[in-house]
Amino acid sequence: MHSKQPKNDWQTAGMARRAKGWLAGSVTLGGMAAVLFVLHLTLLAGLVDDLTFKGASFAAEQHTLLLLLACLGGSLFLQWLADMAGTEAGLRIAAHVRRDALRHLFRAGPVGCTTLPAGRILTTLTEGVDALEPYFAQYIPRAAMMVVLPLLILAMVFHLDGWSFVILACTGPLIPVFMALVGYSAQSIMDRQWMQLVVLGSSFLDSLRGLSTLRLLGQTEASISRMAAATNAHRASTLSVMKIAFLTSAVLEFFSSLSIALVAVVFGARLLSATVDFRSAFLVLLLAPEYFMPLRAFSASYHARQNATAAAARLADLFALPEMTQPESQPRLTHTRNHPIAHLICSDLTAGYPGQAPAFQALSCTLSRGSLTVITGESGAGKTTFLRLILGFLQPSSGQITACDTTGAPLEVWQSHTAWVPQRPVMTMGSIADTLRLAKPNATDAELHAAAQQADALEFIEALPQGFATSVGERGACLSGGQIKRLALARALLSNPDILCLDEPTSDLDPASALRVAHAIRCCSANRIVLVATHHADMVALADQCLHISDGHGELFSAPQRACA
Ligand SMILES: Nc1ncnc2c1ncn2[C@@H]1O[C@H](COP(=O)(O)OP(=O)(O)OP(=O)(O)O)[C@@H](O)[C@H]1O
Repeated sequence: MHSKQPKNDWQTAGMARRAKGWLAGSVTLGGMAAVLFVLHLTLLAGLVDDLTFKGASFAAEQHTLLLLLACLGGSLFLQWLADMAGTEAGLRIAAHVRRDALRHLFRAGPVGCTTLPAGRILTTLTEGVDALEPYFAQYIPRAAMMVVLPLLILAMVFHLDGWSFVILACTGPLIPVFMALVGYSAQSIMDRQWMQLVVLGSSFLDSLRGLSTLRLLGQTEASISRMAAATNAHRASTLSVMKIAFLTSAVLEFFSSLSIALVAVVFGARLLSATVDFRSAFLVLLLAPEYFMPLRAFSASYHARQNATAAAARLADLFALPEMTQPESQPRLTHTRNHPIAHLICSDLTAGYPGQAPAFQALSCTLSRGSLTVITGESGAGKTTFLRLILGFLQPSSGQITACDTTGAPLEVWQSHTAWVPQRPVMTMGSIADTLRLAKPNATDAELHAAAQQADALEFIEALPQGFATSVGERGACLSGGQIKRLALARALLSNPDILCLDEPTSDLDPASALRVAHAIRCCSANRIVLVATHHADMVALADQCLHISDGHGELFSAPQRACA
């Protein structure tokens, strides 16, 4: 029950490996663009010198001019390609990380995911992954360019003039040193800003989910005040980050302007005393701002590195969620329907949650096709935990579950033939048909009708103004509790599962609706194994057998009315 990814794979270096070709392309193209740019400056210095001081005619310099324009055009074009490759790398890495994170969340399943707040998972997958994009698209190529271009220019200046070389070589390294110092102190502010963003996201999510509860409890004003406080805290820390960013660029501007001015003054004095030629002086003055340009660009994207580091730490938390489900979910309904699941044999099952005593121990029972089994027990006895084992959302700490087909042969792949109706079924935005087709995307209209009929949902669906095309609203807002439960049952039945698990399908329903749902469940247990966790007496009365869980032990009774009522 651990992540298969190496631990450092969710550090930025590990992620970079996923688009290393594009990153290498961006850096190489950027380097070539820099070389062409320096070449164009060299040609420009020579051209101006020849035309101004050497008396050369414009016609004689035509070739140099064309070459200069070609170098400039080539440099701009290569830089554009480098930016495109960097952006592609950033987008690809973000897409890879988002996909892998979702896969990991599916492997962690509903049980593993409960250890991280939903708002935090959401913020990590949205803002967190978005923060990776500028890091790979801008920061990495600029960091590489910060080494390549200044070294190239330094080598040229060394060749042209010793004094200028000394000035640039002394002031240049001050910038990365200063950046490292600023970065060190800024990281804690960035972390704080990230945490405040998570708090803000979680508060929004909680308020939206609990809108009616907050209103009923008269807490709307208090909730608005809490949101305002969280927004203010986030605003204040964002401003602190901005202050650091402005301070950094101001200091960089100061250092670079100072050293360019120094170079200019030194050259000016030596030009006056005729101890240096114009071509070299002009070229060094053209090169000096370019020497600082990559350092400035690097500093402008430095906050991208800090954002990405903070996001990588949050992603590492997400990837550290324990894997509770089967390593790979099997494709649904792949085995031949000639031999459906006939028996589910649970032998000595012990299960629970990390850091807690087992919910139950050594639970054994056999569940057969065509039977409706209710799981009863006090609240917290372990009914849902048992269903989670059957569904593969949780692995038993000992014991095993074996599925056999009608010939008595054990089946390797069987959990993909299960369907589940949770305590609070989730309806997605879209029509009733859309939400039903989640279970079987290519289901025909006739299949939708049949499933709805089986779940006793057809009557109310057809009574709606637009029938199956009616929009259910987010989380089934336009439907009653009983209608949502029957729709969720219809959705589960659409995939024609061999095993159907239902968790409290009649809870929160009025007696008439609860009875209708219970009868619908009874009717669909004819050719499958149906398991229902319930406290509802009518549901128990309709069952063939009852698995009663109490004090960590489970016992199967075949006369539910007497044993469990
Ligand atoms: N995700 C979880 N993480 C940690 N502990 C959990 C988790 N889910 C349930 N538990 C604990 O496991 C025990 C069994 O819970 P379970 O949900 O299986 O009970 P239940 O019989 O279905 O209860 P109810 O009838 O109230 O739904 C309880 O003590 C519960 O607190």
